[in-house]
Amino acid sequence: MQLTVVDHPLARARLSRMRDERTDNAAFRAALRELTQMLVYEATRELTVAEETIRTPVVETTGFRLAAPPLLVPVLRAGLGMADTAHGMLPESQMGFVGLARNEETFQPEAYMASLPESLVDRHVFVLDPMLATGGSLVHCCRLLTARGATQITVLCALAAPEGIQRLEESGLPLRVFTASVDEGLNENAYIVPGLGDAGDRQFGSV
Ligand SMILES: O=P(O)(O)OC[C@H]1O[C@H](OP(=O)(O)OP(=O)(O)O)[C@H](O)[C@@H]1O
Ligand SMILES: O=c1cc[nH]c(=O)[nH]1
Ligand SMILES: [Mg+2]
Repeated sequence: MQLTVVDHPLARARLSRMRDERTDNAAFRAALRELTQMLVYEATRELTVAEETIRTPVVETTGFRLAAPPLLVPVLRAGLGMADTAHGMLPESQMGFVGLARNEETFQPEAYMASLPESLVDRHVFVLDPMLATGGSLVHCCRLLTARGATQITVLCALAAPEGIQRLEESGLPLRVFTASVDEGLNENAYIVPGLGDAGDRQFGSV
C-alpha cells in the first residue's frame, strides 16, 4: 500500500483550523473544502493524460486531458464535504455513494446505502472520507469496490490513525492513501488523538 502524507504548510494550516474546537460548522466545511483541493491535487499527479491537438489563437499545439477521470466515491456523511470540491477539480468524473455509520459501541461500520456502478473493472476509484480511524469503514467501502472489479483505489482523507493505516495495509486491498496527517493514535472510544472530533458532526451537527 502506498501512503502519502501531504504535509504542505497550507494543508497544515487548514487542518489546524479543522482541529480547533472553536471552529464552527461553516468554517470547518470551508477548511475541509480547501484541504480537499490539496489532497486531490497531489493524488491526481500521476494520472495518465491523453494528448490532443488544439489551436491557440496563435498556432496549433499539443493539449492534454485526463485519459480516464476516476470515479469519485464520497463516504456519507462526512465525505460529502469533500465531494463537491473533488468534482469541481475532476468535472468529467462520475460519482458513486456509500453510506456508513460507525456503531459507537462496537466501532463496526453499519452500511445504510450503496449507489455504485455495476462494474468497476478498469476504473480508478477515488474514495473520499476525512477520517481513517480504526479503518473498519474504509475497508468495508473498499471491499464493496473490489467486489465490483476495482483494482485501483485511492483513498483521500484529512486525518489518519496509525491503527487504521495498519488495518488497510493488512487488508491486502489495492490501495493508495493520501492524508494530511498521521496522528498519534486512537483513544478508548476509537476517536483519533489529537484528531478533530466527529467529522460528520463538525460539518453538519450531531445526529
Ligand atoms: O475508521 P473508522 O473507525 O471506521 O471510523 C471512521 C469513520 O467514522 C466517520 O464516520 P461516522 O461513522 O461517524 O459517520 P458520519 O460520517 O455519518 O458521522 C468517518 O467519516 C469515517 O467514515
Ligand atoms: O476521530 C474520529 C473517529 C471516527 N470518526 C470521526 O469522525 N472521528
Ligand atoms: Mg460521525
